[in-house]
Amino acid sequence: MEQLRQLVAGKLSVALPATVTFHRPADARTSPSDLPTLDSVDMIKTEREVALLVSGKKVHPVPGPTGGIPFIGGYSEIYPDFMGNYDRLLRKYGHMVHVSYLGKSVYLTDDPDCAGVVLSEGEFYSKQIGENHPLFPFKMTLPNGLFTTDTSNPTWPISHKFMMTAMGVKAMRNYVRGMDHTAGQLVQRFNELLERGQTIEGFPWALRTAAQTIGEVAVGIDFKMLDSTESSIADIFRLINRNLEAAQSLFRKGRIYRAFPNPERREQRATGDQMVREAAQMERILRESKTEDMPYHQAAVSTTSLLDYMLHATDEEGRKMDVELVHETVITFLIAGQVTSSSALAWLWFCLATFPVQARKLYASLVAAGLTREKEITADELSKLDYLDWFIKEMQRLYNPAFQPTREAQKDVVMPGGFIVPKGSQVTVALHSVMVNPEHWKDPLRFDPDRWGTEEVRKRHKYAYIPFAAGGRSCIGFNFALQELKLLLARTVLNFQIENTTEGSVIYDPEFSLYRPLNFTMRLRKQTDPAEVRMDEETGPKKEELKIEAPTPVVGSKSLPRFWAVHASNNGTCEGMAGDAAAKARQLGFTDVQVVALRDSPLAEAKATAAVAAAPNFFVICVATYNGEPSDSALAFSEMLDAEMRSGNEARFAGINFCVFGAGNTQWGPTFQAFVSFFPEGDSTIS
Ligand code: HEM
Ligand SMILES: Cc1cc2nc3c(=O)[nH]c(=O)nc-3n(C[C@H](O)[C@H](O)[C@H](O)COP(=O)(O)O)c2cc1C
Repeated sequence: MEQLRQLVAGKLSVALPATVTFHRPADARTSPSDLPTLDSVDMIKTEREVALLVSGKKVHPVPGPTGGIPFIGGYSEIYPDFMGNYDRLLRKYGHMVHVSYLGKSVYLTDDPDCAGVVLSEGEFYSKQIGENHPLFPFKMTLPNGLFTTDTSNPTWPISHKFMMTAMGVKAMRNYVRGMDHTAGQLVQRFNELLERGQTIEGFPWALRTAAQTIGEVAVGIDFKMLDSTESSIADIFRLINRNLEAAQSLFRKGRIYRAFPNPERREQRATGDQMVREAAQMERILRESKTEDMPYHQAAVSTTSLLDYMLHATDEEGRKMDVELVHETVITFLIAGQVTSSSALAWLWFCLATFPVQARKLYASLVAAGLTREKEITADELSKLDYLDWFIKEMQRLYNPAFQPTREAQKDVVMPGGFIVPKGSQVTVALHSVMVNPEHWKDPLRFDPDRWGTEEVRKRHKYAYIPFAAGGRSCIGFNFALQELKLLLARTVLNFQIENTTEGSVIYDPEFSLYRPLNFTMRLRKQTDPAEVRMDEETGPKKEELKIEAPTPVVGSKSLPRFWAVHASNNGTCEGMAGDAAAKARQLGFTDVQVVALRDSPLAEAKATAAVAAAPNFFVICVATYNGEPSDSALAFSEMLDAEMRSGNEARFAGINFCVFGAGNTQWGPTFQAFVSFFPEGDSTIS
């Protein structure tokens, strides 16, 4: 049977042969689960026709939302809240979803089996960065970069081979001391800020720290970004960030926009060229160094930086990396090492603030292992700290910076679940959705580092936890990232407790290709004395404390106004409309959204109206008409409006931006939606 399955799967392009089952056919109305199974070759031989199912299902196209505005299509199904929308779509349609928008076609999955297939480079899928791939604009800057190039580009295996060795565990141990030095500098700066009682902007500080670390490791330069609380980001990292933002904007705006001259493309070219010039300059300086050429395994543990390694490592045939390839690879590492780790560090601080009980347990575990504020931390010590490892794992499961590795289908392929994915499709593994998939994670939204010590999690599906992706194009820097994050987290916890001082909810940045907390601010307190810490039952989180779900940051732009969805309903239709409008507003990036009845809204009372009018605001008012009159619930409001109009007081609504949606019934011809016209027109819109 195994052989037959392999053979059939091979012929029909079924990705996982084990998902194929054989059945006696019946008529089309019979549900797949009622088809009799043929589970031996002998049974199959006696049949004239055999039905095949994949994962117990008939093969079928990938479902997804249809309709929407022509051409724009499902844009608002995805943007701007990628994270929330990926989750929502996958829970609604099943484990694969297809969305089309702006001429793009996107397939998403949250299923570990599908993720395993998509991320395995080979017959079915490969990293080919075509125009619809999220990395396409980045590839315009770095066509041969290890991260941004196609697997089929002949330069990829070369840089991959060299850099895999340079990023191995052994090689990373060389960098522990430097990383701990950076962590020490960060602690000094944080102490200064603590003494001044200043709040700290999480992400910018995480960015400086990650940039400082990767700068030293990648090019051996101390960029002095943590020398004082006033030091700023070095120019090369500014360039990188400008370049990335331009690329991200180009991706969002789509192919047609990119085809015309546009400011982002100009910015991208200018910053890209400048980055290459800077890399070339660093390369020329290092070329003069005393390092001899040597075999790459040896070079990985004895060169002074990744750039030094690239210039002096030779492979089995004595070949070295090409100089242009070295430039692109250095930039790739400066980018990849900074953007991801900085977001991860900011989320770690966020987790310390959000989960104080788990933070306390982490501190106790470090003290119990003999770590102190003064003593250097060694690679050996780091590798033995379970709770530290689990804390980071839990952060990555819930808040992983990378969220959408994407691969191209190399042929039509039948996926686990019976979904057919056509050749050329771009399939995105929605990493967050995989890692909170309730079929694979118990209480998926709870932040519970201890789950990593359980048998259940140890025996999890191989692809249920994939923060660094998987397969041939997975993260080459994960040893580096984990070592760096462990050091920085340990140093933070040994020295400080963190309090979240963000105003309102923490929002993530919808404009960027990584998940990062834009507005997270924090205040530090000195950590308690190690002598007061006990590592016992008391220290760990109690059951009820674990019940708190990890907050889901909302997408957001602080620049959008406060949104009010107002209803004046008798029988619930308008209340429903207001609820829908509010949900859409959240999906579109409004972070401050209120749903309220018209009679309780700030519009009903003069002082309250003036107070909301003073700040940016937008009201969507959903009202119904009954017999040409206000609904009962709008009566008082309507009388107030009449009174204000009679006294010439329209100005009371100055500064209020609103639109009115009338619910009504055309059978009431002459008074159809009549109540809408009760609203003053002024400068505002009535629709
Ligand atoms: C928490 C931190 C990090 C996360 C979550 C992360 C995640 C990932 C993911 C998901 C990919 C696959 C991307 C794709 O399929 O399109 C990737 C690739 C890569 N990462 Fe990381 N990464 C992290 C840190 C780093 C660091 C610190 C470095 C370098 C020092 C690095 C270097 C790279 C490179 C070079 C690739 C491309 C490898 C290839 O395509 O062959 N990453 N990373
Ligand atoms: C008794 C009655 C009178 C109505 N009069 C009107 C009317 O004059 N004009 C109109 O456009 N719709 C009229 N409608 C339709 C309602 O406005 C419509 O059903 C609306 O969706 C109700 O909203 P609600 O459920 O939020 O109260 C009337 C409905 C009823 C039951």
